[in-house]
Amino acid sequence: MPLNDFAYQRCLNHQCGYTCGPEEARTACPKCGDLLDVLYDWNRSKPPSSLKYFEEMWSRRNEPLRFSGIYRFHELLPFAKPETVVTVGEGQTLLQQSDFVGTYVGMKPGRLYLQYEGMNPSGSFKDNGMSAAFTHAHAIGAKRAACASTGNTSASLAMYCAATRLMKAVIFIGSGKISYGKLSQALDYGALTVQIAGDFDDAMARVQEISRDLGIYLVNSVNPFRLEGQKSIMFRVLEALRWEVPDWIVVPGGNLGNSSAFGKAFMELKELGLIDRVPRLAVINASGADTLFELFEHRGLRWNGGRANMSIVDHYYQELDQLGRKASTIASAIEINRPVNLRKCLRALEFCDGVVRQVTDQEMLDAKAKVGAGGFGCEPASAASVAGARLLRDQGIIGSDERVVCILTGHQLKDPTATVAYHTTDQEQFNKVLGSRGVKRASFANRAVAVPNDLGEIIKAIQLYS
Ligand SMILES: Cc1ncc(COP(=O)(O)O)c(C=O)c1O
Repeated sequence: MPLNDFAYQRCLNHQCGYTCGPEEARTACPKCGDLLDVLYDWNRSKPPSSLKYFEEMWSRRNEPLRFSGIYRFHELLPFAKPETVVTVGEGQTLLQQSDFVGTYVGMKPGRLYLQYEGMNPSGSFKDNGMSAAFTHAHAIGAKRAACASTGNTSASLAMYCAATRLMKAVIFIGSGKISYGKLSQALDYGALTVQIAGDFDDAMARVQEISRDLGIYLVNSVNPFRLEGQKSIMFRVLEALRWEVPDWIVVPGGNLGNSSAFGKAFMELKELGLIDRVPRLAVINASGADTLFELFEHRGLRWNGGRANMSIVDHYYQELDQLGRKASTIASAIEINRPVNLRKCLRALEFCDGVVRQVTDQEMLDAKAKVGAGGFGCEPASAASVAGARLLRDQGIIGSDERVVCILTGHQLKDPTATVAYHTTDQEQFNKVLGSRGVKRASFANRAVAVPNDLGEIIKAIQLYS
């Protein structure tokens, strides 16, 4: 059996109490419909007694298991036997200090860090979770895997299928809702791409039905194994900070897989006595897709030790339907109104004394331009973390000398249309791509200089502008 029998799955709703073995492929509890968690009998799995143990694993990264930035921390997500994990070398990402971006956010020097997940093989943080879900899918003999996607999940799934030849990818996307960078990846990697006349929420609903009916393995983040891989983002942050816990983790919120995984990582590290305090968590929505913000900050929805009042959520979704309000933001990766991991995220917010904020497309694009000018580069959704940190700084919630980690979830080249429209001199192009989203100006645009094909004129322009 490729899976460890000290791993098991349990319903998030403790009153339900459903548990099953690691070999089950379920995206919801069959008894009550809640989400499932992957848990471990830590007494049997024997995790290390100090995080310093992982320093040796870094030095052994030429070995097949430790060559992955996820399985380097295998002991903290030990659902599969080491020799069975599927890896393409994902998770070799770095935490980097940026005083340039820190100044924009309002931090003192040395206090702002960017966790640059765009450096994953498919260009986004998704590879962390995909490697884990893929390992699980392969362990239980799946031959086809599916997802609904705003682009990055599909790019990641398609890449694992193409690189390993272990499964075929079937991906569902909403029409006109995916950036070219991401769509081009899925097509190039050879995934069967199904474009649905609808948005991400529609595609998500359909892919769940289809996976059930056709017995296809579902890799969206309702799959609890995905979140096991995504915990490793926090392990790498801690590793880079020499195992010191930062004050804040700031992360964009879409389907809320990352925030949920981060909370679970810290819950487990605390339970194992590997850390003695936890960071605060800030989840940042786009203002055009702000379900979590609305529910948490305005309507008082809380995890409340597992007794969250979900009728608040049902009521809110009914309102959205009545108003015909669809998610709408330039940050297509987080253009989601019905986040599937909502309950797990509430748990994370409670454990990490979290806050939720929303930022406009204008704020995201300006923050994105600063991230780019600082030498990193990210897609619009990722910049929500930097824009959100800035807002929390302005509100005095983040202190200027606290240590803040913003997660850059996806690479700059994922959405060149938004970037070029921001920096363009062509007003028509700006209006078409960004003006229609309520973006009024490109505060930090770096405009190309148009010159005649004449040596003297070119030299004049360089002297004028440089
Ligand atoms: C670049 C990027 N940022 C953020 C998110 C949102 O992450 P989550 O669904 O974990 O909240 C996504 C999800 O697709 C993404 O692709």
